[in-house]
Amino acid sequence: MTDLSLQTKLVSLPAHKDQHGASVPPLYQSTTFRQTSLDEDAAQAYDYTRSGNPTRTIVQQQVARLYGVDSDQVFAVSSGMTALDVILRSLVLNSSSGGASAPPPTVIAGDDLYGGTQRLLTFLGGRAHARALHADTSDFDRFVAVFDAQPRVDCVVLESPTNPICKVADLPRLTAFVKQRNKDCLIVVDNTMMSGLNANPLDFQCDVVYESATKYLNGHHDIMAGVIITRNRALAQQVYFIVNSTGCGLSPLESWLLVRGLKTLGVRLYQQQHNAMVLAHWLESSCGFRRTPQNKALVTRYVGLRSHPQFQLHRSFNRGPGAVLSFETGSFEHSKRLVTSKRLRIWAVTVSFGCVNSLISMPCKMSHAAIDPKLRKQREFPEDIVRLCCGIENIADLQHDLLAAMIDADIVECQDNGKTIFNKLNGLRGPNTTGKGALPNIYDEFFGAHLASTESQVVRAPKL
Ligand SMILES: Cc1ncc(COP(=O)(O)O)c(C=O)c1O
Ligand SMILES: N[C@@H](CCSC[C@H](N)C(=O)O)C(=O)O
Repeated sequence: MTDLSLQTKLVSLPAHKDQHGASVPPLYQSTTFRQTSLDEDAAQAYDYTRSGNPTRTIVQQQVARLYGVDSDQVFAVSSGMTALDVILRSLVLNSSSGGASAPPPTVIAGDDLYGGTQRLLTFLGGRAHARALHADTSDFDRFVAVFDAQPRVDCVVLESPTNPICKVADLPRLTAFVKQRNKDCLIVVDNTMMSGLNANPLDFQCDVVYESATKYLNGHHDIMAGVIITRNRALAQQVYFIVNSTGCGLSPLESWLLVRGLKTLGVRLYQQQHNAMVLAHWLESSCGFRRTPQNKALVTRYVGLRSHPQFQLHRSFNRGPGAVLSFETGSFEHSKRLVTSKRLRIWAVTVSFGCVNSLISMPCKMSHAAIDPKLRKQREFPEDIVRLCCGIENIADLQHDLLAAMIDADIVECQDNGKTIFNKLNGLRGPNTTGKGALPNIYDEFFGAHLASTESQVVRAPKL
């Protein structure tokens, strides 16, 4: 029998022991577990929730199924940043085992990272716990140049696509290069923007993946959580040691909610990506945020768009584009007026992404404010960039809401009795295709491809 699909595995939990046969595994909201023997050979699975808890075990089992590893290779922790902190602590632990005089480990990370990741790496660098360098990971040759200029690289932290610029790092090629240069270099991938449903970096030579489960995995913005997944058994033991020693394991209630969130990951992500595809095409073709010889800057950035310079590369190792997109207005003031417009009824001005609700933000003032403005400028991070994180609402409602706010912010106007949308900032126009009329092309492209891949998996019913 063929293996079950990921979506099915996430909905149907493995059998669990419960005296009443509860369909949903119970929440073990207990710190301690009674011990029936003091004999070491009869050690029980649980004694104290910092060390382990049955509800946390269930969520770890589910994430293990998502990534195709054993459940003792997965750790659920209190946030995405905690996940990275634990991984980096293991690196620092290993390097200090070389003695007090051992140099701090050298880490190469992207130069377009989530603001909190940048902050943590800068913090470690400032205390000489690690030497963090940055490279444009979407440019293979530049990355190689930075890597080869170091006497030794101990760790590489990768993220693709980046949040919110949507730059793609060629993860299979980069990981193969790094391992060929130094098989002991720890390769870490932040898979938050994709989730395990869209990409599994463990399939190429990455050592450890983490996700902010606060985002897609949970999907409802009611918990903070992180997950760490590795195939490397020695690293798994170290991670367990750090989680148990520091007490950063995910709490029982959060674990229980994450198990529930994971059940609907498949349908949520599907609808969120559908909305993002429609919206990105609409912003590009109808609202004038598209590349032309005259307009190279005010474009829609989304890895699901054919016009994205790395569209094919992204598709080559991911199963979907995710639901985060961005665009620039060319003016900080216009972007601010859009994001703060009173006409927004559905799009909430909120950080984070991966939630069932649609969110709009200005990263330079919100999620990426932790990056020094001088560094943002040096890295050409646009101050006027607007990020859209699509939820599961009706797509026509989302378009109408955004259009009303864009008109209110003086970015676009409707012309020809509403038939055309004119972009006042770059002079481009397109047909007003909000509502049902906007959908056919996208449906062909998106669902066409999806159905084709589903059909290729269809097998004959077994003879009973
Ligand atoms: C790409 C990415 N990685 C990691 C994190 C950190 O996750 P958390 O907020 O759960 O600590 C975030 C957002 O916060 C993020 O956007
Ligand atoms: N004030 C927070 C900002 C969190 S940003 C959350 C998320 N990663 C996003 O991209 O929106 C902080 O200082 O970390």
